[in-house]
Amino acid sequence: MTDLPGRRPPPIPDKAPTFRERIENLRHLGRLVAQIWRTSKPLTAASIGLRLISSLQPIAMLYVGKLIIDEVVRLSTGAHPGAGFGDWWASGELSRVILFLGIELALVIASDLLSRATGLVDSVLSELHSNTVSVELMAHAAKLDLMHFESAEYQDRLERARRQAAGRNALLSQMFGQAQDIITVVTLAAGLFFYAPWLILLLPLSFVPAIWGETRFNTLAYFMSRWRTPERRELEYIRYIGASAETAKELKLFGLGDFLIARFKQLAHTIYLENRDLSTKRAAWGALFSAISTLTYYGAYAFIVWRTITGDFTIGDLAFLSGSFLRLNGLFQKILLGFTQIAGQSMYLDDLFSFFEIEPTILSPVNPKPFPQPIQKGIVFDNVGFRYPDTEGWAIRNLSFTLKAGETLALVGENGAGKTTIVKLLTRLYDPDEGRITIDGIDLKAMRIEDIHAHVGVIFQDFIRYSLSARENIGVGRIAEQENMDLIADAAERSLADQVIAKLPQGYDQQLGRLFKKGRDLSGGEWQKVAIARAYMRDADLIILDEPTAALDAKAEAEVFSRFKSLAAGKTAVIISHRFSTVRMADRILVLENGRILESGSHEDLVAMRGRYAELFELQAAGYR
Ligand SMILES: Nc1ncnc2c1ncn2[C@@H]1O[C@H](COP(=O)(O)OP(=O)(O)OP(=O)(O)O)[C@@H](O)[C@H]1O
Repeated sequence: MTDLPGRRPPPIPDKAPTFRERIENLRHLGRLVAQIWRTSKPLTAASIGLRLISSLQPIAMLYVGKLIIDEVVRLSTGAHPGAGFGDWWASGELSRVILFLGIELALVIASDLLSRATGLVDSVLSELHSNTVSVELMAHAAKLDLMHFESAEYQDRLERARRQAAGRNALLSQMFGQAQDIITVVTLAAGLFFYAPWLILLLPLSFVPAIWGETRFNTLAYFMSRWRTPERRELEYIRYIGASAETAKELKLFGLGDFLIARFKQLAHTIYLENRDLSTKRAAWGALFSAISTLTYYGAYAFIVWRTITGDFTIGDLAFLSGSFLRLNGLFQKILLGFTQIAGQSMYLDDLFSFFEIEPTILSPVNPKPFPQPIQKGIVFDNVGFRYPDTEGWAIRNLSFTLKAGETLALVGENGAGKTTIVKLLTRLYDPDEGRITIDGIDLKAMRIEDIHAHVGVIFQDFIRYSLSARENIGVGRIAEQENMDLIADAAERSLADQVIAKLPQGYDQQLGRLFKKGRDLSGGEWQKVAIARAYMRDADLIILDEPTAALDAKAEAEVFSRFKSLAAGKTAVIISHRFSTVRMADRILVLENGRILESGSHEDLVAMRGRYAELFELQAAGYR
């Protein structure tokens, strides 16, 4: 299988970050440590403390080992007090060796306990940390603009950050382990330096090539993963539509299973081939570097053996030195590789922390003006123009109209005319690029965003079907009142959701949706009634329903709207609908085309004008005749 046409080329190695960039990425480690510390101070302190103690264990073990060997050699070559153990014991000659053996035993047991305790603390801490990161990610994502969620680039960044939230836990143990190894190295090197200083010089020879290799492959792996984020998201997406309740109906009827599987396989295969190549190269170079390191070790070992034969070192020294050298060699490599790995991981951390650096652009002013309550005059769109980020055309342009207080305004127009965009601007999910929107003369930008949202009840056509209880599904419309059963029941009654809920076996406590076993799914129209109740939860002056009745049957729609009209009396309302039976109830209708107003007036006015509206109305009416 080959690469999909039009896909991005594989990562370009020479685009690897410069040394400076890598060092700069290390700054994220400070943020990581701060985040870990925030997660749990006692556990972080415990992890560091336990490692500090463990770091002294290797030199202690080696030195006690040397003492044991030297003592054994002394005892075996000196005068024997007798043939049996009893004679040796009675002579007291064994006391030193027994003491050393006891110390070694204690060290081994302590080391085992320490490493288990460290593992325990680390695993608990890393799970807590992963939760902390997820919570901080969600909190930050909640602050971002709608624009960020509607842009593929930000979706990629969010996806990369999300992956890091769970994926970087090993870094925590690695960083602390690194500190532990450094202390061990210092103690071992001091011992080695005392006996044979120049042996230390041999060490770099064994690890420098390995470090070079690791750094290069880490960088490549990072870039590969970064490069492929869109494809990975696509894979996730295919996996999702291939196996979800929402898509099952269409997939079966259109017979899309094989199509999706083929697409998944092709994408996954491309990524697999790249990963396999990288892993193979990494393994081959790794084997070569490891051979160099082994050779160095045996060179040093041969030298120590020779000095022992010539009598410069005791047998105990031989064991101590060769042991130290072996440990040092291993540790040096581990530390330096650890550093490159940490540096490599810090590139991934960049994905995480740079997500936290994305700032929302839709902000509340420093000195906000209050949302007019009630709205006295109305809402004015004054020559408003808006273009979605990274798009060429204007979604709406030169748009001017007034929505008078207490008026019900309907927006009609073909798909893509700009109706939903007007609602997004009106609720400050986006800011206009040109012109301004005012409520009673106050610019929307002069008010607190939360204040605007609190006073506007809006239900979009793609409202969420929460897999929560019926009560919660309505309560989320005003989260502070989610326990207020009277308010919820009242909202349900207004939207006719009460009749839907009355039929549920567990009433308001019935879990909705089909995601969970005890959930009960609703029909499209029933869901809409529940969603509309959310808008009624707010005692909002401005109610916006963006195609809320599309799935309602004709009778239910007429009922919902006659209620809406009576309930909306005195309130300002915006309705978007493709059904003229709904639209005609509005006080005034704006007919939009390509983001501009084509016609405006009451149903009767517009029909009399015999323009676009009349044409569309006739078209739909003809369908019913
Ligand atoms: N997030 C977005 N990014 C880029 N372009 C967008 C985005 N959302 C909408 N558009 C474009 O802006 C224009 C207006 O879209 P809008 O959703 O306001 O239309 P609409 O009148 O509500 O349509 P419909 O009746 O289909 O709901 C369309 O050309 C659409 O393709």
